[in-house]
Amino acid sequence: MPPKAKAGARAPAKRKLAEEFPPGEILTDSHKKCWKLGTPIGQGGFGLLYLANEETAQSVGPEAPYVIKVEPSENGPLFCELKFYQRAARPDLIQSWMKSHKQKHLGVPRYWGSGLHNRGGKGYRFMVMDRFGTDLQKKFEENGKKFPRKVVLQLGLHLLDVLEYIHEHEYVHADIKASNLLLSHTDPNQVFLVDYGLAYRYAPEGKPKDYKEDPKRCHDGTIEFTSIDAHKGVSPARRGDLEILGYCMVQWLCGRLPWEDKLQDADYVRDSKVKCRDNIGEFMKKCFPSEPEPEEMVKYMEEVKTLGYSDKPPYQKLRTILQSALTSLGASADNKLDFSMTTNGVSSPKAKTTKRKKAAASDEPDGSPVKKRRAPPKKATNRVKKTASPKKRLVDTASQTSPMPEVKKPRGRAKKAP
Ligand SMILES: Nc1ncnc2c1ncn2[C@@H]1O[C@H](COP(=O)(O)OP(=O)(O)OP(=O)(O)O)[C@@H](O)[C@H]1O
Repeated sequence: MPPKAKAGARAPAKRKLAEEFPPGEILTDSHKKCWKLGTPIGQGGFGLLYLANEETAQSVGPEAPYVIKVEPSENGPLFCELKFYQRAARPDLIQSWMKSHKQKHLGVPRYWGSGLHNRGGKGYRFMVMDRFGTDLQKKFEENGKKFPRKVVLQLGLHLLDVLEYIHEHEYVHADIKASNLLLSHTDPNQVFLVDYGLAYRYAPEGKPKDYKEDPKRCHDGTIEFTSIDAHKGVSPARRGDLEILGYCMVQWLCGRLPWEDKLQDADYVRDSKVKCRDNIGEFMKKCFPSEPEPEEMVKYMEEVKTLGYSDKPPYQKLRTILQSALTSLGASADNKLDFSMTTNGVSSPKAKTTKRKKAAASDEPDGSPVKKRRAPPKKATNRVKKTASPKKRLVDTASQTSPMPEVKKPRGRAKKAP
């Protein structure tokens, strides 16, 4: 079955882009708290992100601690994401989880409020969240498309914590990838998983959904990393998040997944993943042809392979696999995140920033992963439609040195409207 929206497909955006608000605009959230907008720092598929702060007489400066995402109220993606944040990302929930799990850091962005705003007779939905810095896709590319093994293991451990947290709060993320991992704005050793636009409530009221293939929903997510379940049109489940994390870790270690030569052919990507799952040894040989394959990746993938659709993943066992490898490198998850490839005695050339063949060349001018997005369920139904959603960044917020962020034009292609 061909994919519903091929990676290369272009379609006119039917949803509206948010109008840009001038700095100083005051937004009042549903709890009557007032927020002041600063300059825009990023653009998503249909929304703009602004620096923001609680309302004071002062203008919002470049060090603002919050970001507000604004979309025309009739658009769906922010609504879906907002639901996740309201249910699972309240600061008190995150805090009490960290306390009970004795965690110093948990990479789930905190939700600070939301509301509707009217300007010029038009309605907008907005959400206030923590402000972050640079994304790891940028670091990956700067690094010659590899991360040191130590960093991969550290990221894996941090992400297992994040995934356990969101899974225990009834959600799966379904789109884990370096471009959705942002460093803290203030602490370069903390990483956060963002973009819950594809997050799915797999277990409303704690009851996981049944396995059901739907050919109309095949290949949701970002093609190179998405799970075999998603390729088959099955609603995302916990095992899929762990599988996606596995592909990410392998790509960060070896630089390129075996199916990256043909990303525009979603069925080929699916079949390649199935073959690799059936023979993890072969998968590793393809990824690491001239170096010893990292044993922990084999163990991790073997463990994930045994998971049934509704199974609760053995987070601790998976942590132990990554942790032992990290210990053998003389490191721990809490060490600094040192992305330079010289740290493990391996040096790498500067990134060649080669554009991805075919799919990316025609489709993603910046070479960022190609994403198909699930639109919000329509009213009572749980239907999903997809739009391809490239990553668009106006400003790299972490590397800003100028007093105010410079606004870059959004990159990428139009999304396919639902
Ligand atoms: N809290 C944040 N702080 C700083 N930058 C952010 C924050 N959230 C997102 N960004 C950056 O802003 C840009 C747009 O983010 P958004 O999550 O809307 O992106 P997207 O995934 O490209 O879009 P969409 O989810 O609509 O498909 C991205 O470059 C992202 O890295």
